[in-house]
Amino acid sequence: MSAIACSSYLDIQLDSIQEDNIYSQTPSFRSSAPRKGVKRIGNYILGKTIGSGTSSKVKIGTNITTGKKVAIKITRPKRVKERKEIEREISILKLLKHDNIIQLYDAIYEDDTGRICLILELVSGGELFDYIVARGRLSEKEGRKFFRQIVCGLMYCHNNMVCHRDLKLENLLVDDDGNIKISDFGYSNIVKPGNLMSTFCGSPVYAPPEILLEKKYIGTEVDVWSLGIILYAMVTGQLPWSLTDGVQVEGLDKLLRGEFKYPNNVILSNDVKDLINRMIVANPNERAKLSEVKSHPWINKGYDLDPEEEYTRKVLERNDSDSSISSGISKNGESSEMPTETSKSMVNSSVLYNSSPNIQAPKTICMKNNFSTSCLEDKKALNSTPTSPNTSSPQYSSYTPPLSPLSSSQRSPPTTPTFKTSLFHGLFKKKLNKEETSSFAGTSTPTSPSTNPSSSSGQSPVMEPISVSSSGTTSNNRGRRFSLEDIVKVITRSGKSKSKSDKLRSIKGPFTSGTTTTLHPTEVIKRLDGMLNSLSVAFTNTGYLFECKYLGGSEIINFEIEICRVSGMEMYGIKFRRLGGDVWVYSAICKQIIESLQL
Ligand SMILES: Nc1ncnc2c1ncn2[C@@H]1O[C@H](COP(=O)(O)OP(=O)(O)OP(=O)(O)O)[C@@H](O)[C@H]1O
Repeated sequence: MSAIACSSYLDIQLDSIQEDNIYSQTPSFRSSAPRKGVKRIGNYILGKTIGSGTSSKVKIGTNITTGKKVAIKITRPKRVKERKEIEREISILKLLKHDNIIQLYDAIYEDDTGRICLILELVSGGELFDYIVARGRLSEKEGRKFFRQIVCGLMYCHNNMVCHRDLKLENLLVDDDGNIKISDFGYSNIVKPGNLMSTFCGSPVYAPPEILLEKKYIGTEVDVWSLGIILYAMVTGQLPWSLTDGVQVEGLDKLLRGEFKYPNNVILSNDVKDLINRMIVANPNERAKLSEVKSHPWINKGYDLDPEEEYTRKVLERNDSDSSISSGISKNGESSEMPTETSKSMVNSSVLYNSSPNIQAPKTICMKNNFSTSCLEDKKALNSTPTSPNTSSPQYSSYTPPLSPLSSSQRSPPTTPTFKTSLFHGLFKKKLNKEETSSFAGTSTPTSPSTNPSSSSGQSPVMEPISVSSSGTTSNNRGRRFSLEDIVKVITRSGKSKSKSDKLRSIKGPFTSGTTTTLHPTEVIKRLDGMLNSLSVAFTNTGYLFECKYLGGSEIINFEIEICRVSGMEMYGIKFRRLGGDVWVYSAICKQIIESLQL
């Protein structure tokens, strides 16, 4: 593993944990006078709009110093839920470094406007959706090239316990070199061992039955279903199901049974149909895993290596030939706008989960509300044709062409409350509830990754467990002790901090979902109290402030934890501040505290 690559990864980890680094604030923007009429965000001049989603506008940005062009995704979250969504997107994107995943350079939070802006790698080739529409459909060869890249990016996410949950042609961007970039991680989430998700999200025509039926799911299997729809769309130029009035899936009963047909005016190989049939399977337990997909004969036809192996080789070759790879994000949170290289360990390992304390399973549902039906006008024109069950030996020959070709009007809308409501009006709900109760009994959970931060990368510090007795004597399991002097220093250290502790301060942040809570501060204090003891951190607590000292490493780490009110919101946050000591050790302690607090 390249040390440089690894350290850049750690920069990001550290960046996501240090108190003021989640967003770059915009003082430079406010202090330097922008030219009249020129709109700016941070160090970027805003250009034309290149895309928009339900909750965002994406514009071209030009760095005023370097002239480099970026994409700026601008959102103005009004509700806590929306804010958390965007925060989660930032947290997850910050940790992902892969050629087939959109690169986040920076995130800018504007206090005054409430805007949160993601500074992203600019992908100028547009959406895969438009690429296919322009060509009618893709040949299997071209489809394979794209599909391998999508699988490769997605495997990287899944290996790192991230599921996307909103994969669709509109969220797959094509760069100038014809490479895929998976984008829009607004619905993504961390797969936690033993934790099933129940969030209703994604777009109805790409969403599997378990989502539409509001069943519990692990996460990764949802992406595989969507992959099946994507592959189907690439090689047929159609979608297996469509929306009638913008919210109802036509032939919903068939979708829920995983029944679909292939257009008989498109000649497809048995291999591609076999692969699609393995992915679009109603029962998530029977659906192909991504490992099966990447090894399927169709995906590997004409290639020596499977997509993941090929990517690993590419990265290793690149690392070998370029020993001067620089970090993409500096320690102070400033972006160099250069995507960092993916190290070997990042290609296949599960490091992300182990070392991403700021990312937590959502406690709120993930659903976008500003649903626009404008893109769904001509759904009624779609044909309805007989279908055949998606069994292990499907009968394709009798199928009639199912749907009208993909057209710009068939962009998929996000899943919405309206859709959800209409979905369950009618007979389906009752009929399907019966199946619902039993089909998840055998759901398997992914192997638990180690939660020890030291295992997340070769450079994370090892925290030595120390115990603090109620009498004040402190020892680790190797007999190490805090001196009385250490304890006294902690207690008497900072007179100026005292004023902070007196009252619950209102702080604007930044916070992440892992450091905010609706729990009452007294409960948070109670939890911190127990936890710091168990993590062997010596501390003194006055009011809402904990002054802490950790002596587990080779040097002492002094830091503060303050419980505060999140400005403008009905919730509380915990704020960390490093006062002294090694930054990596400090980072590891904070990760462990956040993880154990389970806010
Ligand atoms: N990095 C980028 N480079 C170029 N275009 C982009 C980039 N990111 C987003 N876009 C364009 O902007 C559109 C909206 O972006 P995105 O999907 O991230 O927004 P959203 O609000 O999360 O959308 P959705 O309604 O799908 O949830 C994309 O479909 C794409 O066309």
